[in-house]
Amino acid sequence: KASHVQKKCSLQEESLGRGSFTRIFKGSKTDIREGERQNTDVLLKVLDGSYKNCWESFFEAASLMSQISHKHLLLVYGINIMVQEFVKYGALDLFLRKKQGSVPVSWKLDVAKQLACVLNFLEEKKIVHGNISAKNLLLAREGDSSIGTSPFIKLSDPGISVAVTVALDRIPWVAPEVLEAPETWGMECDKWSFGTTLWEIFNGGKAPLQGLDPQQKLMFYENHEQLPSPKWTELADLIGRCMEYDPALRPSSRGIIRQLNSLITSDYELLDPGLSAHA
Ligand SMILES: N#Cc1ccc(Nc2nc(N)cc(-n3ccc(CO)n3)n2)cc1
Repeated sequence: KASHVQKKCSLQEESLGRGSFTRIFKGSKTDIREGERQNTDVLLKVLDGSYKNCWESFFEAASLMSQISHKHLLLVYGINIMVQEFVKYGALDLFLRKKQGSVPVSWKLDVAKQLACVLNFLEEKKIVHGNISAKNLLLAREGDSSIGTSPFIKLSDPGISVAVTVALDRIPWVAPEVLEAPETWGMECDKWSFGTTLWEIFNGGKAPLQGLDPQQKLMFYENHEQLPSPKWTELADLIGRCMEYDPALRPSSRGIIRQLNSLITSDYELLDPGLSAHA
């Protein structure tokens, strides 16, 4: 029997910030099941008025995500104004910048592994996310090694599809081939973005190519340049393989998981004790 559930979202006044085309607010939804009231924190993403014209790709992204479920995929409750589960610690890039490099390597590898797992899930479903980045990774659990809890991330919605966004401001997250011919891009573009996100995770959440103007970012791709390599060579290799300009040379998500596992089991402490601080 379909339980009669009445949903009501109350909206907190101040907005929490902005996505690229959206304003985000914290709210709460009240479900009434069999007369029993149940409150859940939610995050509301409202499409900016000026971007009303791309509402269909906004809804397309949201409805796609509301059709599949995975523990590391963000729950989207509704797509009229995109009501999302409120994720306690917010976007990963801001969290890492706040933590100023005091995050252990094991924590970063754990988060990278979770992202690789959800990437594998999407690959098996033949779904291209198209917007993998540290700001779209939400931290549901902070993780504290002193009490033995590990971090837990949720990959956010793709947001406005790549075709609509001014792809230049998505360099170096958007794969080069997507700039060339948006209609041809496939699964491999998420591998490229995984590499960029891995770079962000090991660089304190700093935005790559920060300060470059769109023209200079375009030249970065024209000249087939790479992001500055981290000191840890095995990590640099993995980032480099994901950020291959030829999509066919990028590893599969299973290949990424295998390589991450070998990083996790390698004795990066013994290699270079200082490594675990700034890798
Ligand atoms: N201080 C603080 C703080 C801010 C937000 C959250 N929670 C949250 N939950 C979501 N479902 C989505 C998001 N987003 C944040 C940026 C975007 C753009 O995509 N989404 N933040 C938690 C703490």
